[in-house]
Amino acid sequence: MPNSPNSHRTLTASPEGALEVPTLEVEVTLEGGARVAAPLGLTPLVLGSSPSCDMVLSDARVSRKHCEIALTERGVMLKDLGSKNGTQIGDVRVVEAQLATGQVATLGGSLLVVREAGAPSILPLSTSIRFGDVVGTSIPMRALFARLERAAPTSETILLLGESGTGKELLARGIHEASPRKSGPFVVFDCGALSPGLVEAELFGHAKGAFTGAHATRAGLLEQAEGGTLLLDEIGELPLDLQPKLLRALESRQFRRLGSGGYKSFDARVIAATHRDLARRVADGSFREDLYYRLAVVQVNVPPLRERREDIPLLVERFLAGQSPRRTLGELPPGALEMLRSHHWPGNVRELRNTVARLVLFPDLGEQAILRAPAREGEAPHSLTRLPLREARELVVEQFERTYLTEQLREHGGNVAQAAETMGVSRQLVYRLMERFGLPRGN
Ligand SMILES: Nc1ncnc2c1ncn2[C@@H]1O[C@H](COP(=O)(O)OP(=O)(O)OP(=O)(O)O)[C@@H](O)[C@H]1O
Repeated sequence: MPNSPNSHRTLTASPEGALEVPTLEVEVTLEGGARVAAPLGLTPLVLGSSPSCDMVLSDARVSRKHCEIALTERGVMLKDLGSKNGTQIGDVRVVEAQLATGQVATLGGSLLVVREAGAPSILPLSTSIRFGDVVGTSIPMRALFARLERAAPTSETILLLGESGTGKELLARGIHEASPRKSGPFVVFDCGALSPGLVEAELFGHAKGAFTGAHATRAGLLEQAEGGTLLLDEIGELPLDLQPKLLRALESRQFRRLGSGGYKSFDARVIAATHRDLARRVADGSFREDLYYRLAVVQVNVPPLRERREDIPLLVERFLAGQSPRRTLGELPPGALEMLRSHHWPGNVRELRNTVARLVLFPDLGEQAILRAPAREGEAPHSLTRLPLREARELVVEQFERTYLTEQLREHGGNVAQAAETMGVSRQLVYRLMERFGLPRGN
């Protein structure tokens, strides 16, 4: 497609609920003449000199996280991320500005341009802003809902990928509820929560005497999910030696209890979820490629909350409405919504939900609520009765887990393997909890 210079390319939704997405490419010419290019889709790209950026620019005058470029309903938006030397369009230093295709922006000594790289594609969008209990108004979430609306009623395996707290488990529940299996059980298995030796028996069950302590025959979770849905959460943690067994079970719809001779049929739909980059695990040999392709018949990427800030007001409204008594956006302390909108949300929607609960309990905490300040002593148990049970329970559990984990790690001098052993859980779970509570690794 010819490049019409300086034209604005936007995301445009048709009344029928489809979105026309232009095919764009970001090209950066570095000072020495070398070029770096990347496609610009619905996910914003962060550019900078840090290896964690989506486009890594080796330019001494480019900051570690220099700027972000995003395709939006307003056009292609270029946003400076507080860089030292600034982002310019022409001679103007910009904080956030629209960038037309063909227009040149300067970052340090590098020149950035967005070009059209092909014909636009059509992306179906859901006309609904919810799927099960998951809500979202943003384009990526409505595109995700549209895909799940089509996939849910089938028996296909679905792979949900996304950071912790993005709503994968809630989506899996929504898929189950929107399927013909909704009257059957919905069973969740966290593949990373048990030590590797116990996973097989938990998943496939065991015969009497299969191992020391197996006093009776026991059905595994695959059987318990009969007629319903089994969510294999944190599938990236499934021990390598079990992966062929799961693959065989999924392909033949049969499995064998540990220590038993015969195969049994099962009828459960399997959904898998992980916060890991599973393709990278395949590449480094820690996840089997054949199992990956078997699970990823339908693969859905759940975007992190910071990439869909448009969802924040609706989510906050929903979490406030769930309080007792019911609250509304207008009751938040002044400036709170803006503060919530601009936070980075490493813990995603889970963190937002807990923050809203803290803001309601302790309105004077302000920014402290976002900084995950633990509730002040003596105040919590009494005030918690103002929250719905589920949220009150999660806040208490979170506080307990954080204290418990900190104490265990302290007792074992920061040795994760030893702490995990005493806690009776896998090392991966300890690492995940450390990540969730912002506890630094290696101390
Ligand atoms: N889009 C959403 N709408 C409403 N609530 C949400 C949404 N996404 C997440 N939540 C809330 O956040 C909580 C955490 O979500 P969930 O457990 O589904 O995340 P997850 O991606 O499975 O996390 P993990 O990988 O840590 O298991 C949910 O219990 C729910 O309260």
